[in-house]
Amino acid sequence: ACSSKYVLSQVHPMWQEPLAVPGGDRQSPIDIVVRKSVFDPRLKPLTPQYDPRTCQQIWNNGYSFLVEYDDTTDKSTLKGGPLEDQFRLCQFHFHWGENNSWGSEHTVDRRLYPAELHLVHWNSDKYSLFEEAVMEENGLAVIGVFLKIGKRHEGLQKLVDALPAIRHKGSAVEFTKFDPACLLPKNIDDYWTYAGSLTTPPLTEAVTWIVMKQHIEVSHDQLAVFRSLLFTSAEEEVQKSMVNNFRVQQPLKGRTVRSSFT
Ligand SMILES: COc1ccc(CNS(=O)(=O)c2ccc(S(N)(=O)=O)s2)cc1
Ligand SMILES: [Zn+2]
Repeated sequence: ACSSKYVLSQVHPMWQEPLAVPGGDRQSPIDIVVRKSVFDPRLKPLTPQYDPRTCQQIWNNGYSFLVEYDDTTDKSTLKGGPLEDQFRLCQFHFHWGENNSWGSEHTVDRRLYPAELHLVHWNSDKYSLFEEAVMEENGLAVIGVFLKIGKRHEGLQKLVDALPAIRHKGSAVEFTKFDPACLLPKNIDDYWTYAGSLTTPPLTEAVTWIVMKQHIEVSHDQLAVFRSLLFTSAEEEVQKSMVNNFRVQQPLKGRTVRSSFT
């Protein structure tokens, strides 16, 4: 899978913002200014095709919790939208706040959401491993979906029920037959897309971001379980709640955000 090898141990705690990334002119996240986004009629509908049988495990990497997929074959893929190539799903994870007032990484006209889902894919037409793709400018495609507090999300509950088993950094449990498509909004044809980066170290400028216009709803209690996770491993004396695991917004530096809708 894509991220287990990407141990972030060599980096300092993510939230002490690293100094500007050398030559960083396409960093993420950003504020999406709707009236400055440019409609691009050439943008096609996104065609995610996920096979729940490729779901393998859920684990706490000390920054978020990740649901990892077997990305050794083209069984769970993403094509279309702004993408020229075929991308393989390797994992999804979330970012959230300590309360429901903030937590998302991207914002829309400065509007913050309580959480944001990221589905991470890598370009399997051009590269043979995630670790290669993560260093290339067309290497990754991440779908961002905003979460809002509202009715309970039935599909999310299986994931919420697994969280107590991975409270500490480094813990993992088997997690199978989960279809990530259930976490996508009804309408996936309306999105913004721009050239950006990973929002955590190594912050590489390898990501085509695809941010959904339509959010999904989760219940207050479901999101509260996210906050019961810990940044710290079982051995550490001081336990720290896993909250506010989002990066601060980055300068647009002249980039254009395109929209698939008018
Ligand atoms: C939330 O903290 C995380 C989440 C996931 C990882 C796994 N490593 S990774 O290389 O797949 C990614 C790093 C950052 C990514 S983002 N937020 O731009 O989609 S994906 C590490 C830290
Ligand atoms: Zn993320």
